[in-house]
Amino acid sequence: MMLLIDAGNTRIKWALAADASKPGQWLDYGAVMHADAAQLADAWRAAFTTHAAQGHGAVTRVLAANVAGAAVREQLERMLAAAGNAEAIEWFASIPERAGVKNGYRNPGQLGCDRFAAAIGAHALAPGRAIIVANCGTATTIDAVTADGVFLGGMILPGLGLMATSLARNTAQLPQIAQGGPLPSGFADNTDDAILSGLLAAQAGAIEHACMLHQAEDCLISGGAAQYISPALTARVPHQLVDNIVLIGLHAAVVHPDHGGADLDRPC
Ligand SMILES: Nc1ncnc2c1ncn2[C@@H]1O[C@H](COP(=O)(O)OP(=O)(O)O)[C@@H](O)[C@H]1O
Ligand SMILES: CC(C)(COP(=O)(O)O)[C@@H](O)C(=O)NCCC(=O)O
Ligand SMILES: [K+]
Repeated sequence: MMLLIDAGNTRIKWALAADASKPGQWLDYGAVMHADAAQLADAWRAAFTTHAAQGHGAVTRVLAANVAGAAVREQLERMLAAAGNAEAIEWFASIPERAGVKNGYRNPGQLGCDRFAAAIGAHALAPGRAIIVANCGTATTIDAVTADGVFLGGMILPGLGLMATSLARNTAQLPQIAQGGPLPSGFADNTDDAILSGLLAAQAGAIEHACMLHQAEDCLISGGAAQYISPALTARVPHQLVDNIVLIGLHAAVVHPDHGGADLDRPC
């Protein structure tokens, strides 16, 4: 089995996959806020034990994309050891080329490794197509991948939660709004809805703008806030919600022909 980890600035997401599985086929999956990261040891121990007993063997590979800093990196190492696994974590990094995707950043190592993994995941799901991949987490990243697998670059915005908090923190009269609820009318008639309308227009508008600029054939939307943003996208941009594109990309990087062969089901 392999353990895949996506440590973002808000939550740590993980998936356990069988050795001969296709990207996105998980035996188990979980997510914790950073404050609850100590729960990972028990969750992982239980998952490893259950699936080993079902004939999937031990975890022999652990691949992690971490953009949340050194303390999180050390905590993940402690959690894995506490879960009874002695494998070293392989830290996924942004390099000039991996798994059929060329990294077009001027300095390839400066690209967030979660974004590089998401680009690999998007290209694996929709090879031969021009893609916009939006990862709506703490930040919203909106990245362009060409049909032949070149990560052109992208956009970084504050995520939906950060936008909401910055308005509430820096004004006297604006409240902290909840992210969910029904899609408000474009021109809202009350403060909460007007804020939500503005935030969703900013997020969805940026994604649509990127799709137009790139003449995208596919638009993949992932991340914790994707479920709130996707209803705000207009029909002009057909899009698909994908659960954790970063984990899919890590999985695709492991099973890509560079590393031994992949055979993917395209979702779109
Ligand atoms: N239960 C939740 N807890 C925290 N954030 C949530 C939750 N549900 C949705 N969100 C939204 O998802 C974002 C976090 O998404 P995630 O993809 O995990 O981010 P990151 O990869 O940056 O850690 C939050 O900023 C918030 O907008
Ligand atoms: C843009 C990000 C903060 C997104 O992180 P997330 O919202 O997923 O926690 C992360 O990818 C990052 O730190 N990137 C480095 C700078 C760059 O990609 O250009
Ligand atoms: K993100």
